[in-house]
Amino acid sequence: MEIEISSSIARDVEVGEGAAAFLAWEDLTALLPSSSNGPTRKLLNGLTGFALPGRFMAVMGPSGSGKSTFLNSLAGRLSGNVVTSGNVLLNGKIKKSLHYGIVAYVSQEDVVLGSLTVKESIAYSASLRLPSKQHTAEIIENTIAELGLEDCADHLIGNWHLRGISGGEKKRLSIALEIITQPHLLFLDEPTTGLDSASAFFVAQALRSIARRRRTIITTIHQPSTEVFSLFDDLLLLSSGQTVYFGEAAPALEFFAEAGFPCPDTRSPSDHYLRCINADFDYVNTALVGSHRVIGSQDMHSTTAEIRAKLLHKYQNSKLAERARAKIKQFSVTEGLVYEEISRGSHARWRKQLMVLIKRSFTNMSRDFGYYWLRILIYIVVSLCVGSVFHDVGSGYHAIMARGACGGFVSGFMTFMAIGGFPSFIEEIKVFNKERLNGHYGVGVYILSNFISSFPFLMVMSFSSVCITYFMVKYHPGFSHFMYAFIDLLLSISVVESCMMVVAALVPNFLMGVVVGAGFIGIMMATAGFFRLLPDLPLIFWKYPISYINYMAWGLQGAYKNDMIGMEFEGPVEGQPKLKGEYVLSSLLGISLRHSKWWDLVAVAAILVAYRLLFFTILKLKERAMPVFHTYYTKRTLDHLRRRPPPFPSSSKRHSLSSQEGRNSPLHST
Ligand SMILES: Nc1ncnc2c1ncn2[C@@H]1O[C@H](COP(=O)(O)OP(=O)(O)OP(=O)(O)O)[C@@H](O)[C@H]1O
Repeated sequence: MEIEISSSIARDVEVGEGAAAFLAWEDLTALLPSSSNGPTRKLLNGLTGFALPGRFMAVMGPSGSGKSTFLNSLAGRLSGNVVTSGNVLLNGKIKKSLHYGIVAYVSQEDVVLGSLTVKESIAYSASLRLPSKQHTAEIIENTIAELGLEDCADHLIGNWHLRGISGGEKKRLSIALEIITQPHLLFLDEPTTGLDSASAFFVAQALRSIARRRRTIITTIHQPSTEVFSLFDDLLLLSSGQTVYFGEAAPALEFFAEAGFPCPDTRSPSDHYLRCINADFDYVNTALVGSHRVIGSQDMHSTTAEIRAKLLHKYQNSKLAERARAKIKQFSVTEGLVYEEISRGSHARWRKQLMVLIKRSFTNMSRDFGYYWLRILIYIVVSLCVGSVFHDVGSGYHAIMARGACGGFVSGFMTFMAIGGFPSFIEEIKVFNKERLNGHYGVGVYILSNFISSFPFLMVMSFSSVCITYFMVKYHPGFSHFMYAFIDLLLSISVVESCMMVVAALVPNFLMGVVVGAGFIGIMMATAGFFRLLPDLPLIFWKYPISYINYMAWGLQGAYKNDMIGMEFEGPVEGQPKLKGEYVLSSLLGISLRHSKWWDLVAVAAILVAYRLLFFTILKLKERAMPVFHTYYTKRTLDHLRRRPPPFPSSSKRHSLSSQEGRNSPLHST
């Protein structure tokens, strides 16, 4: 007996009220080309299927079978080394990719700001994306209740130095943050991993009820309990990247029985399906039989490879596979199915988003002790030390070098300490990347909010340092000189902060960030004019252009001028005429007096703006240029593979791989 696609699915396809997401994938293939001339791995092999609004689909398979790869290739989130082919159709239209707000995606890793409470996180997320305040409070309460987060609503989430909510609660929070806008298309990568069976059921039930509101939900899942499995409407069973079964979840039992692998009464269906296709169970069975713990069971007569081959053959020749193709054709020709405006992530205005992001970021910075408070404390301690070492430095001949050294230390080391905020930068960038991909807000809004919210902390940091050092060392007296020193340090620290954000956007992890950031600031120190005078720097490269784009060189020149112009120092021999500050600057410290100290300050401010613009450009380039590079890489790889024996591809007769384009996404075929 062949299993028919139920009339409920057929009805769903035809109903076209309101926006809804009809998603289909056709001959979806993902390849992992070898870096040498080795064999290319097929992570996904010609998958075809569809997901409908109102239905909850599970993607199951043994570990490494390609579940996450499948979800990521639908969402356009595969890493750059994977090449994809085939089509993804949303409401009958081929889509290059489904990122930036078209699909809400809950990843395996929970990326949240640990210093906020559960309720605050949900509330900020709602304010960022919902258009008006109306009903927002109600939506927040409902979402908390829907995912059973009432008990931990006021608990801090926790981060690298703060113990917070449990892993299961964090996972439910990650889901809550995405379902708050009721997205039309929701992907979840193993949302029940780490949850106990009751919590897993709770989460699956919540997702099912969301699906019932004409939402299309696809989730990968490892080993669902019988209760959780019963909640799925549809099932895609993968083995080594191939479809073993695709259809309604309940009739899969019949499919397996017809193929000669009925589910034993003592075993749950989901467990049975996975055992049939998981090669690791060959070893488990052999080990159990070897240790006389079991005598052998019905399905142990065949190896997993044999079972898998039979199931693949049965599915490929089944009406289920035929119907899947027929349905996809139906989607592309059915009038009324084309809804261009599926979920677009956020519906809030950018001004509102900016205010919410500033507030959220400020709250995070003020609660996370490691973000700024720890650094402020260290700045105060170091400033007291500097103040004591250079205490009342005076205006003797030897004070010239002492003043120079003190200025060099403040401009160099004090700004260097900005690197201490790196763990928090990395955490924030991760949150930005996740939210950006899900379309919560734009790059510009994020950069502006980050700068505004961090500025008060940088002011406190600079002000406290300058207050201590200025009066202990007894720099050039006068309010305007004091203010100059404060603004100079503030701008210099802001530049290093921005530089660290640039590094955080470029490197994949904390360790690399610290190493790259420290190396960069080290180079800036070496060419700032303290360790080697500016006129003595090798002209090519170090002087032009490095010393001119070095914030520290401008900052130090300004600081020296601020301190020394107008001062007089003792000469090297007693009784000699006094040395003017201007002479000391130009002759001993190699500082050009052709421009005033205020131009030095302007140069530091310009470098600060340039770094923020660079940060913006990098984030934008990652979004815009990466797809272009990936298109080129995909075309080149596929051309190369086609020219190499054995002939490629084999999965689809109807589609050519030469026409692929776009980032990590299944692309148009000709
Ligand atoms: N970017 C990549 N580079 C190299 N290998 C990859 C990449 N992406 C996926 N793979 C490989 O593809 C296979 C399938 O991975 P995938 O994460 O999709 O499996 P999965 O079924 O989700 O596994 P699990 O249930 O353990 O998470 C694995 O062997 C994995 O190592």
